[in-house]
Amino acid sequence: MQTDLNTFSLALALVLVTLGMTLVLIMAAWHSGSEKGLRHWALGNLALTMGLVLSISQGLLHYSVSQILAAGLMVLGLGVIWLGVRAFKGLSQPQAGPILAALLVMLVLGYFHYIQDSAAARLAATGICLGGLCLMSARELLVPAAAPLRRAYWFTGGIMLLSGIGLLLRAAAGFQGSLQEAGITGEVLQHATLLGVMVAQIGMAGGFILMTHYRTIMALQQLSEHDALTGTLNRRSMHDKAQGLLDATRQQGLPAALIMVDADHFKRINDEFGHQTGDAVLCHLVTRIRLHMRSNDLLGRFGGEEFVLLLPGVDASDAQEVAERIRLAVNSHTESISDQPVMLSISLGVAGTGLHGYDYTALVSAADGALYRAKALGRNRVEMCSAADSPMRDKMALRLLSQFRHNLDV
Ligand SMILES: Nc1nc2c(ncn2[C@@H]2O[C@H](COP(=O)(O)OP(=O)(O)OP(=O)(O)O)[C@@H](O)[C@H]2O)c(=O)[nH]1
Repeated sequence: MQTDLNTFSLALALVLVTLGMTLVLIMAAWHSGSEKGLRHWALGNLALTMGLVLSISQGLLHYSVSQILAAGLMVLGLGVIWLGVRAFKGLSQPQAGPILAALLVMLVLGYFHYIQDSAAARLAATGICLGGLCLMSARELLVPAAAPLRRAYWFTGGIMLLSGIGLLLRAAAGFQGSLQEAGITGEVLQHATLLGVMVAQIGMAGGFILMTHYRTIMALQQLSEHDALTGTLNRRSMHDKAQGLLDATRQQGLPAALIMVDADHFKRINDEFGHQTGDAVLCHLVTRIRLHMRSNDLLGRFGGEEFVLLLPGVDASDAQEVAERIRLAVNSHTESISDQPVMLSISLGVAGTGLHGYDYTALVSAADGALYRAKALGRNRVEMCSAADSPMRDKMALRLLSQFRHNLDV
């Protein structure tokens, strides 16, 4: 089998592609901040590039440099890339692993060149080491992960898997001499390897950048949708997600209920124990609420110490029971929060779609009215919004009554 391709041109193209990808990874790593992995990938690719440069200088440099050191550098590069994948996933990184693998492959190549000359054994040793490292990275990436990161994981993992299989097949075929039997010359094999590695190099570097990109998007999304202190949905994203969930619930012909939760006398907690303890109390409150939530319920922070909980598929009277359980869970005893003995109680207002429809704003308004009533009637209680309750109508009067009682308390 003959090809019109020129080995040196292909090798040069591969070196340039690898160098280009390395520069892209270095630039990406430059501003990666706390993002783990990119630096390893840039460094690993740099070692790969150096190894490739040495290996295409065969004939110009001594064998020990153009073949043995080159293979060592390539193994080191793929090893560091594997470390990068583990760093990206937050796993431990056995730093010595790639160095030991590189030393091992150099020793084996030296043995099969200087002591027992076998080209097939050298090909097999390099292929097994490089292919094995590709498969190790693939193993870390071809795992379940949150979307959209999963797509980038599987893309990069797929490239690594194919590269690993290709390198191992190359090693095995060379070792058994089956390439010659199939009429595949060393030159054709080299061309195929160079082209394959070029495609793999572009895919691998692109995949790593895609992984970082998707993770950044996910982090930004998390920041824009969630309250930084408590991790609950922020007011805007709660509105959007809750309305979507309410629409879906209506289409399924199911009821839904909404609970407004407000910490009692929270200002006093802040005043008595300090703002930091106040923050810890809010996180504690959210943890308690979450214990009574199902996976498809939504929890959002409505304001300072006010939270909103949406329960799809639950009617108002069942939601009242849930609210009561949450109240008791919070109010059961004095908690040691940030080493401070804090006595916390909450007031809750409940509204259901049965009376107030599937509009999120209307439900919030109704539950808020019930919550105001709970505050006005002495706090630490659950109030239901009934049909007779026009939540907003009496709000001012309730606010005044609440303020009056509040003033009497202090
Ligand atoms: N620590 C802390 N305090 C907050 C935060 N957001 C709001 N607050 C405080 O929460 C307090 C709310 O006070 P009020 O609205 O008077 O409510 P309250 O003292 O709980 O009284 P009632 O609701 O009537 O029982 C204010 O002092 C705010 O400064 C926060 O993120 N962290």
